[in-house]
Amino acid sequence: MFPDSSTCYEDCKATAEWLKAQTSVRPLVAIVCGSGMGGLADMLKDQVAFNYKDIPNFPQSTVHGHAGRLVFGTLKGRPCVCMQGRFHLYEGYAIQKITLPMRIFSLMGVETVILTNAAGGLNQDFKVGDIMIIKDHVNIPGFAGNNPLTGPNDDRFGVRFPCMSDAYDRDLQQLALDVGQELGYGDFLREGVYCVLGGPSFETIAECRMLHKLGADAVGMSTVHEVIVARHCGMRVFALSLITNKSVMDYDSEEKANHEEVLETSRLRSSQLQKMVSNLVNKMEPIKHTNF
Ligand SMILES: O=P(O)(O)O[C@H]1O[C@H](CO)[C@@H](O)[C@H]1O
Ligand code: HPA
Repeated sequence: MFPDSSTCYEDCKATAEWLKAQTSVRPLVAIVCGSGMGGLADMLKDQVAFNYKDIPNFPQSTVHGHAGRLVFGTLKGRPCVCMQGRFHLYEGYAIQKITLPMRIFSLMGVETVILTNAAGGLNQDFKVGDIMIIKDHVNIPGFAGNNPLTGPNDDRFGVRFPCMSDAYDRDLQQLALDVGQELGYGDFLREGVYCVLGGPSFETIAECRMLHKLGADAVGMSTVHEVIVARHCGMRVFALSLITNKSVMDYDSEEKANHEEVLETSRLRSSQLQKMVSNLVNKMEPIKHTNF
């Protein structure tokens, strides 16, 4: 029913080992850049970068605004890896393939994943340019059985039935709100629920109205699959949406969603996004490990 590709532990391990042999950076934080947000990688110091095409087992970026480079370096002294380009269901990859980087990062020792995305604003109070801290998600492809954990469970990654009610780390959400306030971003800082669809067609008016009624504040075509796999591996997750366009909810509206507007809004907010992510990384507490 869906493209088939189980991600085998040995393949992920081989890629993690290959990357570890190419760079001495041992990232604790992974940052995934949303559409047009590749500039987040420019914040890293002492960069070592790889094109996806040169990394064993890695998919290729096919979408404008996703460069297709994995960048290692330090941010505020913390070792990080940044995905300059993510993978989406509509590119034709199996859902297990688009989330493969999460498993590779986990095997490399990453503890915290920061995901960013561009999204349409369903919440009528939201404006273009708002930054929404994601507190929860609605996984529409998951309702139809397209979940990245479908298939045999490998216990070396995580448990068969992972909990998702704590998917988005509450302390990091609060820290991001504090950081945003300190930076003077209060006027465009929001919290809300992100809904993922398969894309690539943008939503109809009826679909936007339905998603809003279902409790979603923003809609996009990414992130949730990565969050599920990252949580399955036990990594801590923080995610934000940049509201790049207002979802069309009204039959009298002349507005039409388009990727150019998405990329342009991302470009206009790139410096604030960079400041927010770098201050968050600077201030986040390392994960406390309990040794029994
Ligand atoms: O979620 P990111 O990767 O930011 O991209 C968003 O922007 C594209 C649509 O313009 C879609 O791919 C949507 O998911
Ligand atoms: N819908 C879906 N994905 C998106 C949108 C949208 O309006 N904007 C940016 N990514």
